[in-house]
Amino acid sequence: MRIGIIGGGAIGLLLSSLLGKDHDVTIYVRRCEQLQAIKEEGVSLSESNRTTRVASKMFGDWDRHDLMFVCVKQYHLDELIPLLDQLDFDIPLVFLQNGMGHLEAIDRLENHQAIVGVMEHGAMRVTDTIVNHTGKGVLKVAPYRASNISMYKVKELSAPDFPIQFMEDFYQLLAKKLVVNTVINPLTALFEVENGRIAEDPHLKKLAYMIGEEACEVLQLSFDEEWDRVMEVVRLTAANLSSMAKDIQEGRRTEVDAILGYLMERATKKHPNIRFAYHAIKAKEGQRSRSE
Ligand SMILES: NC(=O)C1=CN([C@@H]2O[C@H](COP(=O)(O)OP(=O)(O)OC[C@H]3O[C@@H](n4cnc5c(N)ncnc54)[C@H](OP(=O)(O)O)[C@@H]3O)[C@@H](O)[C@H]2O)C=CC1
Ligand SMILES: CC(C)(CO)C(=O)C(=O)O
Repeated sequence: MRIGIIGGGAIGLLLSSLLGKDHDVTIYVRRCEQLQAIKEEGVSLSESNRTTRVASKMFGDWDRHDLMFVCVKQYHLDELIPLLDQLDFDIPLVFLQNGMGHLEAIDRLENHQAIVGVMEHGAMRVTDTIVNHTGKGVLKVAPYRASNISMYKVKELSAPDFPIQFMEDFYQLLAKKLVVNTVINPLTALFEVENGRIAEDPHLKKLAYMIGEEACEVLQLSFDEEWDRVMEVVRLTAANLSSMAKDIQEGRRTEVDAILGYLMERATKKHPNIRFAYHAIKAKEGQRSRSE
């Protein structure tokens, strides 16, 4: 299959490496150095010696593909949407952003086939061509505005080293992941701890409970069910530093707007814990940029 991957970050490189073995993959990047590096070196996983040859092009210099994955952060989408709008409407676009802030951006592509996905893999970019596959998992996808033909194209990509699970309801898929990120990401970023501390420290666990309760109220999910899921993810990823904790540690912008910001916009009540966590993360982002 001819696959386009937009974004040469951790997830874009990981997908290129996993799918490039069996498919005709083109990765779209925004920097000439990365374009050149991928042309010369291909892409590879840091834990294996295998290099995968893929084509690379600049953002917007689109070829015709059967399917495209959008692997940029939610806050890059504003710039990308006008370029995506140039693509043929029948090319399915699979959006892999955390949170739910990207739905508003997808709505602006009203004629395109749109699928949303949750990557339950962990990935960290090591160089412009090498990625560390820190956690193996599944890709869960659901149609946002997509035909059976589009979903069928995604189904064809499922493979033993890249399993794909299909869900009917995009809202349930994204909302459940949003609760996990709302509870784990800000607390681990603020207290600079690995995910597992949330289960070990009774005070952090209490804070997690309070934020989780509010998130479920906003998203209209059953708190009892979601709390068990959150604690399961905490246990399964105990040794991980969450993506928000990593972003803060490395002085990068976080995805707090797509996660807590999204909930604040939808909250009908005050939900003080969500608001507190949102502003605390914003302050932490600012603190870092001021000290540079
Ligand atoms: N990493 C992970 O383990 C997981 C990530 N996700 C989600 O996947 C999405 C992508 O994450 P990830 O790959 O980790 O992110 P990265 O930060 O590693 O990569 C983002 C990519 O977007 C590019 N980009 C595009 N437009 C812009 C712009 N306007 N400004 C700056 N950069 C731009 C960056 O280019 P450049 O290289 O030039 O900076 C980079 O290649 C996120 O929404 C994340 O939440 C979900 C699950 C797991
Ligand atoms: C599941 C979790 C919390 C794993 O660290 C994650 O998605 C993230 O860090 O963004």
